[in-house]
Amino acid sequence: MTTPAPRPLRIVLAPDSLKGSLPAAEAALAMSAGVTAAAARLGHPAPDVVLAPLADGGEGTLDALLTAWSVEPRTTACHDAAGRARTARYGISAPGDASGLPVRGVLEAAEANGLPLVADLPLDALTATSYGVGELAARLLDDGAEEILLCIGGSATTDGGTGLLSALGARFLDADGEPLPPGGGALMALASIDIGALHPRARGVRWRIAVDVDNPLCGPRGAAAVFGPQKGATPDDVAVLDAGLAHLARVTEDATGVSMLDVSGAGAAGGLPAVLVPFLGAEIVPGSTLVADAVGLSGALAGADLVLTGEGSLDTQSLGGKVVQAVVGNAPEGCAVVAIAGRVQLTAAEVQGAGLAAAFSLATGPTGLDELIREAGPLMEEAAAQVYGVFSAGRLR
Ligand SMILES: Nc1ncnc2c1ncn2[C@@H]1O[C@H](COP(=O)(O)OP(=O)(O)OP(=O)(O)O)[C@@H](O)[C@H]1O
Ligand SMILES: O=C(O)[C@H](O)CO
Repeated sequence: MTTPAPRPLRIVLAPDSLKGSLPAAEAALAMSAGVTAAAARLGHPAPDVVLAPLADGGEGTLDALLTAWSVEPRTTACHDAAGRARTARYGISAPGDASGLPVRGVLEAAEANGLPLVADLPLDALTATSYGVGELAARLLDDGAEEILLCIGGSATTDGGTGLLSALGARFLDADGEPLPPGGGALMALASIDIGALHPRARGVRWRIAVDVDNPLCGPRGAAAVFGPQKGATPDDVAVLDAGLAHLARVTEDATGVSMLDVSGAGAAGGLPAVLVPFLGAEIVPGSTLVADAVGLSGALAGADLVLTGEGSLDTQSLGGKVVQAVVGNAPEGCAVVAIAGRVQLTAAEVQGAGLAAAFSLATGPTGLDELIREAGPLMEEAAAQVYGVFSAGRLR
């Protein structure tokens, strides 16, 4: 009597990007090659593979949404966090298209204030500005966007969004009525905010901010303390930036009645939401949830046996509103979710507590980050093949 051939497994590949080494779409393709080759080696039928590369509101989100929403990509001139001229991408839907939806504009803040864009310079966390993000937003308003989705994260700035709002016409003034210099380092001198010359359409459109983290604006989990150091902030700079953001929140609350101090996600991208919510009525949405909805993740996951997700660094930040969490949250009952990451900095207890069956890192032996980054594609393929082997043997169920 022959053993019946196993049925093909339905495997969904839903990674985030591995920052600096693999875009999400390439990570998903490498996973696909790995599980398909493993199934062939084991004599199993080819798995039913679904590619669902994701993003979390930070880098890569624009690409995910341009595809999911069929929005037209455009480019425009703006400035990076250090004030250097550059060309950035954004997306806008065609006015009056058949969908009947409002004209929808999408921009990824990191196209202007992104950390990788200033990697060639000594970082200055105190003066880095989000002005360029405001230039992109102004362009969307000029182009006729009626709804703007601002995807934020992966930034070099900690200015509480003051640069952004300045580019839309607001003036952040000191006690002598002089405009503050750019950057979060000057915020303690803020005395008043003049929005008299705000872009005429700025308050007439619907703003949503897709955030990549759920951190608050200030304090030990705030924008400066957690993300300042990766933007070049020394411990003294962190203290200055944290105090400046808290002061900005007080001045803003006095002007608008809206407090941003306890708002989840207000600490994303150096506190960009801190002025956008009170002055423009922007709504904060978790980026990973938004992208998961836009690409139809829950539909893709229906009937899945196994989901592979992953990112560059699986750590405690991954559990604060990131892709991995969105995947676990959308996985159907009985479907195992396994993460493959460049590095895994969670304990087994944390991995299981997060709803993952297991988490594996790409490294196959002692080696340097450079090599891991260079070899990320083949290593991802190999790791996915290993996961397929263990899963199909029934050991991960
Ligand atoms: N191929 C790789 N091998 C080992 N580590 C990697 C690899 N690729 C990226 N990393 C590590 O992961 C880090 C980036 O992590 P990740 O891609 O999770 O982004 P992040 O900055 O944590 O933000 P986000 O979660 O928003 O994407 C890099 O700084 C690097 O240290
Ligand atoms: O830009 C940043 O500060 C981080 O990605 C968190 O949003």
